[in-house]
Amino acid sequence: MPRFAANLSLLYNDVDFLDRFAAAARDGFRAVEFLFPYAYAPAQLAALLQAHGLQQVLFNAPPGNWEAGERGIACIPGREAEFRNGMAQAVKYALTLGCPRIHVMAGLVPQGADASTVRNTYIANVRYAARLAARLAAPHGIHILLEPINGRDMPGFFLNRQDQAHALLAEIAEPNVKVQMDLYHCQIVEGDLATKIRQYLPTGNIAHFQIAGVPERHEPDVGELNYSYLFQLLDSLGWDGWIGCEYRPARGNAPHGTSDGLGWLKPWLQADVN
Ligand SMILES: O=C(O)C(=O)[C@@H](O)CO
Ligand SMILES: [Mg+2]
Repeated sequence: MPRFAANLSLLYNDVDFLDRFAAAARDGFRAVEFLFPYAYAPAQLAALLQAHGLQQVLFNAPPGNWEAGERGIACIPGREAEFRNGMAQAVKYALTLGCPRIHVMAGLVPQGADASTVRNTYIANVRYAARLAARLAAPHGIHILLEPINGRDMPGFFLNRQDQAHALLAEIAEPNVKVQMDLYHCQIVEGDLATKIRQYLPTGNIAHFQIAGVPERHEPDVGELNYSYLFQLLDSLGWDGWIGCEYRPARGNAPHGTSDGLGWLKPWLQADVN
């Protein structure tokens, strides 16, 4: 049975970040994810999770200078020391938050960079991250996730396609590196979602899904995709992991805009309880 996590970076933007934990729990979520925790002390976030009975299921490693437009640094030659420091910080947060997954954003390919140098840099950095996470988080470990992202939202992003992610994963060859399959990005880049889920889920190399309506990135029941069909497919394939609700509510930041748009989730929360 798919289980749904609220993405607190995109949902509940009508309230301050620290108040979004309570809002998500009130709406029936039992898990949350968000992009970056680094503006807050890990213990403060851990206390909020505990107070509201929530699990942290995913967050991102430091992405470089986000405000300046950077979207990860894993593929950028010459930034290895910064990448390693960022990973040490991310693993520390993951341990305090009890979070079993860290998404390592690939980054934008630097203009004029040699393609094989960029690819090799990415592979070496992800391998480093995987080994660090395995060592510091033993015995349970932490999964390092790779997410293909569409080039319309992030022009120049290194990792766009599912087949590219799975080929890189095979080459990185670390057991705790997995794919984060965001169905919103996948639909925009390549489509044929059900076939791709059937192809990749049985490999055991997907450790997290994310969803949003396409093309507006609103609620999953807004747009061209039939998510009921896809959730039933995931269920029939035995997926009992998390699905991150990573969308921008159609009502924007209007008061209760996120909660009012959760009609699509009700049957699944109900099923989760039964
Ligand atoms: O954009 C997405 O999709 C994500 O999952 C983020 O982690 C990166 O912005
Ligand atoms: Mg995503």
